[in-house]
Amino acid sequence: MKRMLMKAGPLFLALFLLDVALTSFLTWLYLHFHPFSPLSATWALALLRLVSLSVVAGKLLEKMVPPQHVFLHLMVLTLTSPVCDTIWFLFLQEPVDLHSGVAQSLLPLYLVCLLSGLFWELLFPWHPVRDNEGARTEANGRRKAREALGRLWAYSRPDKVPLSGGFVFLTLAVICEMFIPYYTGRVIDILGSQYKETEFSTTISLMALYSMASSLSTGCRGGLFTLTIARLTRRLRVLLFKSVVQQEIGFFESTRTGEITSRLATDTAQMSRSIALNVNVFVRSLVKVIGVYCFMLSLSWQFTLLTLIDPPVTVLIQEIYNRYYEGVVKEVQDSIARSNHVAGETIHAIRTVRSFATEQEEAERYNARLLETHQLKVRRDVIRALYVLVRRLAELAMKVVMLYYGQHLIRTGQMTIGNLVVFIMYQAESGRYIRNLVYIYGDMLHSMRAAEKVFQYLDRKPEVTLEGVLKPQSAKGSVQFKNVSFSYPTRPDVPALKNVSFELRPGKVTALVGPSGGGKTTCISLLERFYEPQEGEILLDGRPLRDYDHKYLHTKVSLVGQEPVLFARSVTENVTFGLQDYSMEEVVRAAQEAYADPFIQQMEKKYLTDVGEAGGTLAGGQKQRIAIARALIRRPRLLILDEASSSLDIESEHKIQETLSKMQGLTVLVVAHRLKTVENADKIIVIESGRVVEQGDHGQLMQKEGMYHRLVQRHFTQNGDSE
Ligand SMILES: Nc1ncnc2c1ncn2[C@@H]1O[C@H](COP(=O)(O)OP(=O)(O)OP(=O)(O)O)[C@@H](O)[C@H]1O
Repeated sequence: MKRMLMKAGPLFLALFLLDVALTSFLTWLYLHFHPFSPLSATWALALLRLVSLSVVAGKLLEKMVPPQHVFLHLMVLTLTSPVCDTIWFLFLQEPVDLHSGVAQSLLPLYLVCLLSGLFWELLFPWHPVRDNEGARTEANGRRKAREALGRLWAYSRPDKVPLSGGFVFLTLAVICEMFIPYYTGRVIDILGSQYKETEFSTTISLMALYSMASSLSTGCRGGLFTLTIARLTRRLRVLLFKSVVQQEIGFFESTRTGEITSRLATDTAQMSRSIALNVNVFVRSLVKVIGVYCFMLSLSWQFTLLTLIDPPVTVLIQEIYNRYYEGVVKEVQDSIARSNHVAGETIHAIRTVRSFATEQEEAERYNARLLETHQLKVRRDVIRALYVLVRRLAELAMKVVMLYYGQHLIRTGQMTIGNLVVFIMYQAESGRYIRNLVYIYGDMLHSMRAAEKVFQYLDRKPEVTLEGVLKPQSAKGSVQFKNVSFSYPTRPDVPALKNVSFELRPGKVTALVGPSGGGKTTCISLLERFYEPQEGEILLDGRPLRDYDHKYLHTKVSLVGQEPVLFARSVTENVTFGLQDYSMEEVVRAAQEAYADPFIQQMEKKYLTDVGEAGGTLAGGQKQRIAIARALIRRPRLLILDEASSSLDIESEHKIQETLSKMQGLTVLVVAHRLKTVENADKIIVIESGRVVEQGDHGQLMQKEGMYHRLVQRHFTQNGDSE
């Protein structure tokens, strides 16, 4: 502030002296020549001062105060006097007196402006460069919000009938509502003057009629808008969900689940609400403000002019409040999300928490988050309370001014008591609706930001497309990796596979082995088309994988992953996951092949037993067997087993291997740490640090005494006699 005073003080003083000189000179000119009436002269003087001071002050204070603030202050400095003179002249018929001492009366005005300028600088320091950037971002945001609103209208098109109906009822309700204060005033006047029975009953009947029509229309409007919101939300959610599940796996790795679900649940609801609710409140408030001012003008134009002081004050208070309130509300929401995240994380990892006995620490962590939320909520409530206080004080001040002027009009016979009551009622309403207009504009922009986020997901084109169409009658199951290089989207600089080439021959079992982190699972992810290699190609029966139809490919190529994921559904539903046509015989046969039938038969409801959340009621080996059955029921040509037997006992593994070896022409790709499984494979491919380092059968690779030989040696040393 000191810096500001040092810099702006002398310039402000210079401006004041210039204004005093200018005002004295112009007043002297007027008093000598009297070219027009005193009222016109005070306006001419004010406008001349405004123009000349704007030019000078604009240059002097360019880099210190925002230009709009300079102009606002100059308007106060120059126009206060003519506005007051005009009000006194129009309403109280007091003559305007332009005298030579006008220039001296500028000092208090300048002091007020200086103090208010310092106050604003203290609260919201201004930085010219940042402000320009901020304004550009803001303008950009507004443009985007308008575009989003246009798109949202397009999505609402299927609901145009209920939506238009809603707007018709909305307009009807508002118009009818506006007549109610008018008839209230009429009743007061009838009761206050000579009472006429018929006039009184007509007025009361009309008032009742308008009230009923307004209530009925309000009900219909609410119903139609709620219906539209519900339908639009559902439509948007389905579209968004469809788009999200089409995205490549890399998208889910770089985007948090919470973010996706929040867009699905919160943002879609908020954006559909914005169309029906915000536009509804916006239109209602706009019609109301226009209507109310028409009524007020018809009652007394002077009084209406007086009430025009209110809108700028209301808008200013509301704007300041919105800015602070929105910011803190967002902080509260983020803080609640963080608290929920802490609680969710702890509950999700309850076994780890229990085994490390960190219950108390977790509770404290949660408490710290809740405390932060609480403090933010207190801040939010204080802002709200201050706003209500200031708003009420402004309303009170306005009422006092109106009553003061109203009694003057009543005493001079220019207005009836009823009309004054009507006026005060309309004025209160106009304030409420102006506030709504300002609030809704902000809220609409805010909702459109939610819409923008949703549109981002809706418009996102998956990097791995699912547009292949190839569906040959029969597939042989031969696979070729040709010079494949790949790095994960989350770590683009670290290659996971480097120039990898190998072949899986139809009907043969191939094993991928190698040290941990070598790239085995990555090969499988590429075969499943979770990712697209950056270089090279993967061919199935001589055609690139991306040419195949998505559903077809995943029927012919079946994967049993390291940690099979089951759904909280019945055994049958888990086995037949994604299949439309199947018979119970097929389900049982697949379960038998996967050696799952014996334990399923022991369960209370057999194939109808619910396996619980993520298959939680089953043992690891049982889950793996159901997952193998899920792969086998599709009769695939290529079966990928990624550590799929890691939780199986020797007997189950043996039985499954036996079944697989009986399946004619089935190509099998196994990733296994148990070298017994690998030993019998027709071909073994050794991958280390993303490169194929050896290929051949067990005997050949043992003879070579290379990487595979070392792995086998290490394995037997570690496991002793157990294998
Ligand atoms: N989703 C991922 N995002 C980024 N990097 C990954 C991802 N998955 C694996 N990697 C990295 O890619 C490399 C190869 O990993 P990969 O899982 O293919 O090895 P692996 O041979 O299957 O290992 P393991 O036998 O332990 O399962 C490793 O360096 C690993 O850190």
